Amino acid sequence: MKHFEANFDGLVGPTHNYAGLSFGNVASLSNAALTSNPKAAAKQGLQKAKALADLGMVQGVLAPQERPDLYTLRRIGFSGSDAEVLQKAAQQAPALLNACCSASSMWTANAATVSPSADTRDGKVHFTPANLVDKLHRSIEPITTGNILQATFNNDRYFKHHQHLPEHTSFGDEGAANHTRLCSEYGHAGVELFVYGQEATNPSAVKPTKYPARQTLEASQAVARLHQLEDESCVFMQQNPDVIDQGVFHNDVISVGNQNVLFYHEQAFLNTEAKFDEIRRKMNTEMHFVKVATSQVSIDDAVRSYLFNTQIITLPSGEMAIIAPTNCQENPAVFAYLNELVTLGTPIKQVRYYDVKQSMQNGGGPACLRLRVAMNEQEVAAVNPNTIMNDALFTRLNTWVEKHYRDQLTVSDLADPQLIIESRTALDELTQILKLGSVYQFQR
Ligand SMILES: N=C(N)NCCC[C@H](NC(=O)CCC(=O)O)C(=O)O
Repeated sequence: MKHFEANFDGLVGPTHNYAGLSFGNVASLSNAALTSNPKAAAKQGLQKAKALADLGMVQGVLAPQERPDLYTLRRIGFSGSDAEVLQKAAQQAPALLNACCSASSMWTANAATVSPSADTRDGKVHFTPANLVDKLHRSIEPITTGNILQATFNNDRYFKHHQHLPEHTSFGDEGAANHTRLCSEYGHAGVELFVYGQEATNPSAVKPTKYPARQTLEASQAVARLHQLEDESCVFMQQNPDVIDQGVFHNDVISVGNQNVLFYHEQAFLNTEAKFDEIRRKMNTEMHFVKVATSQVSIDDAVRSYLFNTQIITLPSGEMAIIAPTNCQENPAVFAYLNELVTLGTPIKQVRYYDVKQSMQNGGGPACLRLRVAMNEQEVAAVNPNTIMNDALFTRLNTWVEKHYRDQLTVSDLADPQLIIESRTALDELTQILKLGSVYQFQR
């Protein structure tokens, strides 16, 4: 049977804005208060997704979330009509209003952790939405994320959906951003590499001192248990706390894997050699560890350019390509490195650049914008077909964006009562386009 690695990209929501909400994420903080362009952001994302579909990849889309999140604002005591809730929150607690308006669900690498059927004991594809407890604005995502995943992968015979982990920092979980599956072929059993930032229940374990470690070992282990993975097919590896303190807030900002390739910065991990030996032992195929040295690319350049937040994909020809943000072309050290990389005799033979700057300015590169789901052809056929990218869906979604999205949004616009009306109108229409049913609270 054929097998694929599908990418499901998050559609950028109508409230995409720069409010500087993510402490530890350098781009989010340094671009706080810029004026955003939600329409351009959504179109950039669609272009990237369509480009991958045109390369012959299985490409889907995941719906964004309803924002402003008036349910959370009401839950914390703001009352009255929608307009009154927004106005009171803007006056009394603007930071909380901002947290309820982020379009952060676009970064679907943080939507969930996914284990393909080849790895799981019951032979189903398992999904656990990430609880994202480290950031207030992201902690309000998992319930709706679960609804959207269930409406997209809506067949119990092939797909198993779990509840997100308990909402406590001991179980801080950021989903696939800290999870890489290594394998020979997508349909063969692989090794699932879980990268965590700290051990929550071991007070003497090393951890970052400046910025938070968003993923805990305890969360990664819980996901591996839920997904019915064998110990022999899991590796748990700690991220280097020093690089978290330099702005590497997720592992996918410092390493990325595909099949038997792990592309990583030499400072990415702790205990690197011993852990790589464990990976080699657990894999039944040769591994290519493609190391980037600090002398080639500094951590600062990696964080600015998102060299490692690239997607490595296997094209239908069997060749691997890197999908990079145009920011990598603009950074001389990184551009020189990528030009050299394709000549080094590794499986990576091409680099393709896409402009996703609207997302990059909030710290989200090409790899943040997608959730990987490896599936065989029966499983692909069981996915909600209306979410799969093709010429017709691309045209329809661009028209939908053109109709509903603003081309400018500032933080002071977030209290505009018209914005929630626009957002709900857009999302209601989107659920009809993607045939998702009622996934949003305002539809229930
Ligand atoms: N690396 C991966 N997989 N994802 C990137 C997520 C970026 C996101 N930015 C934000 O949430 C910024 C929102 C704002 O500031 O308004 C975050 O920090 O969680």
